[in-house]
Amino acid sequence: MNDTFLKACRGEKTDYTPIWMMRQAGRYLPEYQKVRGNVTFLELCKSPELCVEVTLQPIDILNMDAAILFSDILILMEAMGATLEFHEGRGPVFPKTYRNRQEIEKLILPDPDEATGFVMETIRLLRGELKVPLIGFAGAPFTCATYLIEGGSSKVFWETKKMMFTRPDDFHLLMEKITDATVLYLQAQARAGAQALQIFDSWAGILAPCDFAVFALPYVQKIIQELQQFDIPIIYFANNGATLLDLSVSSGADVIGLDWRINIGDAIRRVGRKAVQGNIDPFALLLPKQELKARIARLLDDAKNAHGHIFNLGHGIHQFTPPEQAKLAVDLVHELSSR
Ligand SMILES: Cc1c2[nH]c(c1CCC(=O)O)Cc1[nH]c(c(CCC(=O)O)c1C)Cc1[nH]c(c(CCC(=O)O)c1C)Cc1[nH]c(c(C)c1CCC(=O)O)C2
Repeated sequence: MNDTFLKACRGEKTDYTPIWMMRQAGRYLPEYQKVRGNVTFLELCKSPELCVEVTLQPIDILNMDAAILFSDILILMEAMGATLEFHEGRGPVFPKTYRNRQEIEKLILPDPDEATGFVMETIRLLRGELKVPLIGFAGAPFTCATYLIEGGSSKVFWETKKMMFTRPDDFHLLMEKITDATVLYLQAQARAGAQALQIFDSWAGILAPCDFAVFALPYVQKIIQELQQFDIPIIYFANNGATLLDLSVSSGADVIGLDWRINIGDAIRRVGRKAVQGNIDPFALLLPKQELKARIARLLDDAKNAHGHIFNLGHGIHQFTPPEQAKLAVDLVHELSSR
């Protein structure tokens, strides 16, 4: 059993710096494309055997130090009663949006073992196969809310901010509902065998710190509080979150995920005695070997005073990344950090 990742999460000394990559199971791997060729994305998410297969791919092919459950943050929104579709080339779509009290009140609090039993089954099956730790996950309530309010991905988040600023009570009700469902969902993942849990806040960075503190952070804090009983590391990743770093530290997470826009050494000085995860620019994987090596060496050096460092990308791996380059990065991190 390789528990290097879990040790780094707890701030313990490790023989080398562990690495995994956000969205490490996915379209950049021909092996994933092959599985995905026969089913839709949602069918894939609901087939435990196939989820196990694609979760294991980056571990076997790229030698990652942690596995992340194959699923999607929006699966829970569907379980709450929202209609979820994935459109080729456009990403997630919610044809029915949640913008007023009447609509929000229709969302249900699902029993995670019933409504998302396929996720829990995937976790149980994976634990029988894996020799590295398994990370479970959910979206942060703010990020999930943007999808329900906008009806999919957005660039300006007009409807989200309109609701926040003109009908804050409705907005808070939606956040409470997602938070309650997320607590049960992550607790069920921990019971099924997840050894760490990551909360993805992909859109937190669109908020001013004062609004993040009121409309997003308290719900992340609530979720993390309700997970303390399981005694497993919690990772909070606020994308584009450099300006929210001090607030993110107060989330209560054990590990702070960093996007690439901040120098990791500066971030480490600000987070104090907490582990950090990150943070090479996903596109830097395209660098020629010597330059990639130099950049990884510099990042490892900048992170040398961390109270635990898990190497990762600053956001998900891009679908057109050559797998050989991802493999090169994994090998370089292992080689350059060996102590
Ligand atoms: C915002 C968000 C979503 N999903 C997720 C986030 C947070 C992380 C982030 O900011 O990227 C999280 C996610 N989505 C997926 C995983 C699997 C585990 C992993 O390997 O990290 C995880 C952890 C699979 C996926 N989720 C999706 C795919 C591609 C689906 C396909 O095979 O066509 C995968 C492998 C689809 C998805 N799902 C989502 C979007 C916006 C899209 C479309 C964009 C895209 O195509 O990359 C919602």
